[in-house]
Amino acid sequence: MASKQGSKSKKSANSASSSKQVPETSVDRQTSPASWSGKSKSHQQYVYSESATVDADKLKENVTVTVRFRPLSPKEIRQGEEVAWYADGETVVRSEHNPSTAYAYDRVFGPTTTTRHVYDVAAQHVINGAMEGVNGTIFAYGVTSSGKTHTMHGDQRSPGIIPLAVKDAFSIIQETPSREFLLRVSYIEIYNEVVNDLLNPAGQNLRIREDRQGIFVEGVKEEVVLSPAHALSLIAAGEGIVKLIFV
Ligand SMILES: Nc1ncnc2c1ncn2[C@@H]1O[C@H](COP(=O)(O)OP(=O)(O)OP(=O)(O)O)[C@@H](O)[C@H]1O
Repeated sequence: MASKQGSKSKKSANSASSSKQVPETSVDRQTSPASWSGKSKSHQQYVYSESATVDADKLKENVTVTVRFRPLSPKEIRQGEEVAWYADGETVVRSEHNPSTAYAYDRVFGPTTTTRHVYDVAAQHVINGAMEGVNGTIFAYGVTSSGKTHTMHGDQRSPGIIPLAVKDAFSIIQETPSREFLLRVSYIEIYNEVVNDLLNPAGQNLRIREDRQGIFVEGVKEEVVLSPAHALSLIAAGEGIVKLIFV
């Protein structure tokens, strides 16, 4: 989900911080999760957040990269799959095959972490910033089945980052009666480098343009939203269009 408000400019996605390989000696071994080990393919996905906020105490960087591991599914366990990388403490991902190979990120979450916790640590500050007029972006990436949808959308039992963010945005509006807010939602997909509008079935193959105010998708539908339920119903409607596109 991307939020874009205010006048400060957004940093380019190309400036995303990448992982740093950490020498063996730099890792505090006492923080290693004892119960998580194994070998196999990737069950990790990355939550990338970007905010133009400069809050040195809270965020050392405007762009942060967070890794979230999901647990092995029952099917994977039945098939004898094992985990190849694990969360070693709060910032390091380490290879099970070769323990001297490790990478450091801004934050690493193991498979028992809740989405709520991921949101609180890795995303909430971007929402707070956006409501103060600072541009911000949160997105998840990872291989298929790594847990992007689970993290961003979630379900009734465990809401994802999108519903948590929408709820927080409206809470902030309610708590700030002295200011007037206008919230607009648009929902697009980029598939094979083609931009489609998920709130408007006719909005296919849209162009991305740039002017002095920033980058925008030409002709994209933007809906003014008045409540969390309204915003989430638009997202749900957009999901229906995704299914139509792929059927
Ligand atoms: N943290 C988690 N805890 C428990 N189950 C999870 C977690 N993350 C993902 N899953 C489960 O793993 C499966 C794959 O996750 P999900 O569909 O979110 O992956 P994805 O990255 O969106 O995949 P795709 O790119 O193919 O759409 C789902 O059944 C989901 O419920």
